[in-house]
Amino acid sequence: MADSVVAEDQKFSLKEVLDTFKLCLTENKEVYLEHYVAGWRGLVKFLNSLGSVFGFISKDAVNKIKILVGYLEGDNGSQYVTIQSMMKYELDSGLVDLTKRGNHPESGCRTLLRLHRALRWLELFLERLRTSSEDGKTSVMCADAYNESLAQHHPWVIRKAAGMAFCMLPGRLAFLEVMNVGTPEQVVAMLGEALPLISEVYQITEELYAQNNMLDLP
Ligand SMILES: CCCCCCCC/C=C\CCCCCCCC(=O)N[C@@H](COP(=O)(O)O)[C@H](O)/C=C/CCCCCCCCCCCCC
Repeated sequence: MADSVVAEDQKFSLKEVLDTFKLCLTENKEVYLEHYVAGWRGLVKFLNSLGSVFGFISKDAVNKIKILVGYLEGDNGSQYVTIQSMMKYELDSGLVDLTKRGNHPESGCRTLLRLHRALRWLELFLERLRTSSEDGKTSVMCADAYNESLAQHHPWVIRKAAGMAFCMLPGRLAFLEVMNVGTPEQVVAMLGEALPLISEVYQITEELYAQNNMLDLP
């Protein structure tokens, strides 16, 4: 995928993603949009290294990253420093379609909500990967995590396509190798470090959307 948002020749590094999620939270537990988006960029690098069968997923994630980067770098970028400030700004300015799609089909809030839901999938998947046995199947872990999270927000055709793509995932050992950390034991240890961070960012964001009745933005 040739795209400036996620350069193809860059190698995925789990450490890099971990570092990015470490930077996500402010002292007051607000979530920096810049680092949140950077975390997704890193993850998309990983997805791209798995081959073109995942292209439709990567493309959707990149589109959403681009929308958010557009806001961050736009005239009102200062309103988009944290997810909290973005929500306040967009809600106060009437920039969010709350019940049906209308004038703001690409608001920051609805775009980020899609990535936020995917972050729950990631958390569930990585926890399965971390605790799996040597012969655990990544395709099953991925499908189970998907069915428990994102699938409920996707129509049949997307669920079907995603299910087919999951079958093409490499085995557990090859999968752990692509993370560029070291031995499987080292990867597992790093996942143990990354998961609480991902989980905290997810929980804070989930509460924000819930408080603002925005968990079902169209
Ligand atoms: C720590 C490293 C190991 C794991 C690395 C995982 C890398 C994953 C990278 C990216 C994940 C992609 C995130 C996809 C976001 C999907 C957002 C979404 O739900 N979009 C749908 C709704 O959008 P709107 O139409 O409302 O704008 C859209 O319809 C979706 C289209 C594409 C299909 C999405 C399927 C998602 C499957 C979950 C990811 C599987 C990745 C497997 C690789 C291990």
